[in-house]
Amino acid sequence: MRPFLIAPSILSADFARLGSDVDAVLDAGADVVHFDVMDNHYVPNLTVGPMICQALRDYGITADIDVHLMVKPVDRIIPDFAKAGASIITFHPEASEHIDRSLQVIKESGCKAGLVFNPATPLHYLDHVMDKLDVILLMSVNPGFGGQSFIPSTLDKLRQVRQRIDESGFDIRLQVDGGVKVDNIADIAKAGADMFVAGSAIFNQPDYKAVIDDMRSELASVHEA
Ligand SMILES: O=C(CO)[C@H](O)[C@H](O)COP(=O)(O)O
Ligand SMILES: [Fe+2]
Repeated sequence: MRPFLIAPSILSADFARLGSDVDAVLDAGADVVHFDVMDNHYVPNLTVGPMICQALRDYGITADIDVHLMVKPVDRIIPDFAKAGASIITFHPEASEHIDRSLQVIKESGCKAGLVFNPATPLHYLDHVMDKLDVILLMSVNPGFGGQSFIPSTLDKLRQVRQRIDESGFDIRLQVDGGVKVDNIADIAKAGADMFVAGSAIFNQPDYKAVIDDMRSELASVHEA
């Protein structure tokens, strides 16, 4: 049994006091810090880079930092994030010229590696790399912004990927990102996800613990993967 993991996305955190806000959400029961990197090129928004990841480590954050790269090109920034304390690095396959090489660069830098699929990105990118993946991330919104609505067709895509993971026998996390909330997290888990990114649903509420507790009670009704 793999425990369900809740990964708050710092995209909706208070950037003016990021360290204490991340501390607060971890104290409230979050498992992993989801760190959205946007380059105003692959996606139409601009966020944070390795310096901020390092600043969180220097501040004392010891939880896993899950770096979601929405950047093009991919490879040259990977070692910088690894040095800055990233634990997991995921990227969008269509943003990489050489997917296998990007995965290798991540592994060689000592991080776990994953591929991210936009709502309309086909799953064939999984065909020859299942043995190199620690995480598969399905976007349930188009990347670039927090606070969007969950795209329902993601549920069917999750079921397809869950089947591929189970048939492969590899130990791969199935992560979902975008529009995850208390009222849809159980259905998302039933479709096969075991790692849940939630930004606005957590950070836009005054009581992070109340939201995370509510998410966990919803998840308690679903068998873990
Ligand atoms: O990668 C992302 C957007 O590209 C974010 O992780 C995601 O949108 C989380 O925000 P929310 O939970 O508010 O939808
Ligand atoms: Fe993300």
